Amino acid sequence: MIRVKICGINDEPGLDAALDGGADWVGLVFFRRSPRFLEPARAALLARRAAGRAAVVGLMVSPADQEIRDLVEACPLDAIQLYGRDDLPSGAIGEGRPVWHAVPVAAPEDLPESTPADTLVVEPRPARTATRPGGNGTPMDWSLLRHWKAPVPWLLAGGLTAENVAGAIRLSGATAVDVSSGVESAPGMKDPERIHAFIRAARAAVPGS
Ligand SMILES: O=C(O)c1ccccc1N[C@@H]1O[C@H](COP(=O)(O)O)[C@@H](O)[C@H]1O
Repeated sequence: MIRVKICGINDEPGLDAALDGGADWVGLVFFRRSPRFLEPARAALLARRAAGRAAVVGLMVSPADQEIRDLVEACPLDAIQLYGRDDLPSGAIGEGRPVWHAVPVAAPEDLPESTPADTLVVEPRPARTATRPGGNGTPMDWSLLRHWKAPVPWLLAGGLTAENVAGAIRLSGATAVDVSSGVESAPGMKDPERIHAFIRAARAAVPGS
């Protein structure tokens, strides 16, 4: 069974494509320097539209605890996906919501054996010149993950597309995948056709999904 997250949703057509396609999670980005950035009030409209159909994950980069509290008050989120925050404390930081931690990976040593997070999002380590820690559309060496004993459930992210997701699943052993750039026609422009194609390809990679 493959689970799918469509991240960086920022309009209704993209959201509806993810929901109609049967995505398990949709992601909303609260990082100002991202082309997918949403103000919390706008995000709340999308989150309410998704309610009961897919879980909504809010993505933040190095937020202070108070920023997380403010966001979950303004926008109904089911989980928080954090970048940075290597001081991640156990429990409470997500105001009761599951915390997903993004792990940048360039070598097998980067794969954690333990974590206080509820879920890990495994992504390629961004280039030094990257302007954001994720959402860059670059893939990693998926075979690095093949023998990893993950301490909690995890998603594979980074540079996935409808064309490469089956191979990524096969090589990495992932049971959940996360995509943003690969279902866009331009940075920040979600493409409903590509969203449908991605979900179909991910599900087809594992019979019965
Ligand atoms: O999407 C962004 O702009 C973003 C900004 C800051 C941190 C992470 C971001 N995106 C997440 O990165 C992964 C992989 O994305 P991609 O498929 O390579 O574009 C995914 O979780 C995105 O939501």
